[in-house]
Amino acid sequence: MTAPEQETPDQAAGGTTGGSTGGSTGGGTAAAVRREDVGLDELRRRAEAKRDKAVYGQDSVIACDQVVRIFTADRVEVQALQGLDLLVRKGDLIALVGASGSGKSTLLNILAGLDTPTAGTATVAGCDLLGMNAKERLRYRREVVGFVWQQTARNLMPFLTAAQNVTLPMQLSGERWSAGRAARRSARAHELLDALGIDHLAGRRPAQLSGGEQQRVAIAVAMANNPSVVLADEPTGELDSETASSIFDAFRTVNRELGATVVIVTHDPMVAGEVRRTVAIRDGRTSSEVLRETLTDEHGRESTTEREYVMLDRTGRVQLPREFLAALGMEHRVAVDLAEDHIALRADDRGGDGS
Ligand SMILES: Nc1ncnc2c1ncn2[C@@H]1O[C@H](COP(=O)(O)OP(=O)(O)OP(=O)(O)O)[C@@H](O)[C@H]1O
Repeated sequence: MTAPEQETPDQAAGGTTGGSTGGSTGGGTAAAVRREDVGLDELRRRAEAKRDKAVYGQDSVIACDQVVRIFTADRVEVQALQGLDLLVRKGDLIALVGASGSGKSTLLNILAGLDTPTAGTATVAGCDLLGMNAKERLRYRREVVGFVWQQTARNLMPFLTAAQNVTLPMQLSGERWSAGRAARRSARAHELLDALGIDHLAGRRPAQLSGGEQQRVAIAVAMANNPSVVLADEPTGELDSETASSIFDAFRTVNRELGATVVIVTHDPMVAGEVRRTVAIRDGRTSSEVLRETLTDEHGRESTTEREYVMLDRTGRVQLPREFLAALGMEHRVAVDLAEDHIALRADDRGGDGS
């Protein structure tokens, strides 16, 4: 689908359109742009007001800007990520969803420091994922990010107990052994297991734990070195829905009580009900996101609102929902009108090629 050039999230999500008038000033091949209503002086004033706004991603713990990842297999190029933008603020808990092959795992591997983008920029907690040398990359993987994979065997050492699994990343972080350090590491392991409600299982090996318990130990392992970001790839993929829900509780604990920013890749449809922000990836780009907000009224009653937004990328492109375009018969070219507080898109009603 082609992407019209400008659009507000409100508009794309079905908000009202305003009535701007005036002639077309042209706007590339695909859109007629009208902006007389607001006027150039007003536009200049708004641009100046925004000039001091933060640099892209400045206040984010994860900042991906136009990230491209191209794989070459059998001399065929696959563009797994096609200019993906994503900002995640410190303390967020987000889910990444998308069809199979949309690029979720590719993105997660890049954020985990296991793969490097072909182009673009990506930073996590201030670390430049394209510019790290081997030593920095190792430190990044040990200290800045923690991971939880779908396969429990990938998360835990089978011959170590739960507590020993949690202390292992701390031992690997490089400090020399001392009795004091060993005691502190053991105390931290028990603290983490306790926070996740499984300290009573500290002495068991993975084979003596259920799938859900193993994943909670895996979350404690991921948190061992107090990383800025925890990344999880389908962490509930092998679990029934009740256990999956308890794993989301564990991620919420890690997020709220232990301060980690959490990114979970999932196919699980119930995930939107579990997190505040769900970002959808389509064809290697972030395409839309759902934000949920729970409000409590003066009687203590809770209500949850949910709204879907489409993503506006750094070059001003948006990907409009296919069904919206189909409903209004929009294709190829649309008229774009700038009003006081929104941008309206209208189907090209001139017919033919418009020339
Ligand atoms: N190492 C690789 N070599 C070649 N192509 C790859 C490689 N890794 C991924 N791809 C391709 O990149 C695209 C994105 O794959 P990716 O695994 O990121 O998707 P995904 O959204 O995680 O899918 P799923 O939900 O099925 O895991 C796919 O077309 C895939 O075939």
